[in-house]
Amino acid sequence: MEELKMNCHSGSKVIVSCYVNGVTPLEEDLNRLVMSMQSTGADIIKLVINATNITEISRIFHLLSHCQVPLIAYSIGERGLISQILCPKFGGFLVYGSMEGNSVPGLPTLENLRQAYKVEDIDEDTKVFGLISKPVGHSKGPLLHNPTFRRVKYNAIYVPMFVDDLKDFFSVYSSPEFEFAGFSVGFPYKEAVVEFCDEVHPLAKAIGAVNTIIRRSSDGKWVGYNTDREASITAIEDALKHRGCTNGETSFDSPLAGKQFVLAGAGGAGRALAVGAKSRGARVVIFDIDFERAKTLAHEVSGEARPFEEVFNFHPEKGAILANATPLGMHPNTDRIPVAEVTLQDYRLVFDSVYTPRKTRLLKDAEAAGAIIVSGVEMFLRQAIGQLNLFTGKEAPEEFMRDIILAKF
Ligand SMILES: O=C1C[C@@](O)(C(=O)O)C[C@@H](O)[C@@H]1O
Repeated sequence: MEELKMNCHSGSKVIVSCYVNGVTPLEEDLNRLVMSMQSTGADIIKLVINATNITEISRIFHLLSHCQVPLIAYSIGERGLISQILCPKFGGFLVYGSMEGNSVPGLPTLENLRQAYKVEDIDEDTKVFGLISKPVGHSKGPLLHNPTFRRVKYNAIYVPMFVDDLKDFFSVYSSPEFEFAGFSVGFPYKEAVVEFCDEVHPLAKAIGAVNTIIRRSSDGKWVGYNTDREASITAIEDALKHRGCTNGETSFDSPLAGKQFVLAGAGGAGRALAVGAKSRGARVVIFDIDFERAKTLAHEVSGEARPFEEVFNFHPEKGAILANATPLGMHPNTDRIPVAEVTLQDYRLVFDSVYTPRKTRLLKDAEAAGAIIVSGVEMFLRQAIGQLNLFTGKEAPEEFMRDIILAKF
């Protein structure tokens, strides 16, 4: 850092700039650093860090909202993205965006900041929602939730949050100082996050997984919900009904009733599918690389657990349903499938909870084998509709959201 003498007669402003490479200083040290930068007499302070944990960004938010001098402060990198997007909420002086096609490593493009996040519209009243996940960059949530907030005239923003440790995250960001209003919860945290909720809706409790959290405005408590169960099961049911697969005359019966439902993956998404399938009267068979985990879930849904090695030559009953709830096949490892290709011809319908790409290799192979296929995009859309209702308390514009999905995915 250099001492700067300002020329009071020139119109030029002076910025003092500091890049902290390595561990982000603790709050007091960071304050001291900013004070020493301030003492240079520069007009504007620019501080850049390289956060190794999203919790370090709380110090940037704190500085932005308390600094008396115009301050530019952000972190580069995936864990730092929220500092760049949310800077206007906390009073930052400038938002940086890099040039499309010539981007600066660790900085979002200006186009992305404007198109997906409309940073120019963010103000101190903007409510902040985020997706807690690891990885998080693949999510299409921001492309869907942000335009929908604008559509229903709700002053809110939805940002990707790359979280390494849930306990650290909640211990820092539960503070009312940051005013976070709620979260989506993605892989691999849907089960673990339950213990960080102050209350859990009975449906989510029965599933043992939460994918939506709201801060209740009356008392500031975190309340957990699950919108995955109905999203995935209704997507499968609707596809079956659409192809004329009903269960006799009774329209109340789910087309899943009595069917064998083969599930790969007993994590958070798998739990929603297993509990949902069971609620519709299906008989659930579960595979997971962690056999104990498969057994626990099978026990809860009165189903059957099988060792993962068997999945590759497991032949289901005729007309069975296959659901993939593992991340296998997700971008960038798109060539992977969770079962043996030759067994796909036995399934009536194959569902994949992976939604990037829209048509995974599993779905392509299943379609070629003659099965009805249901993309994870359908589940993604439906769970997001449920979330939007909870986030805003308004009715989600379903057609509008579906159009975005059709246009952008
Ligand atoms: O499974 C998913 C997908 C998701 O994690 C995402 O990638 O945006 C968001 C979650 O709410 C949802 O349950």
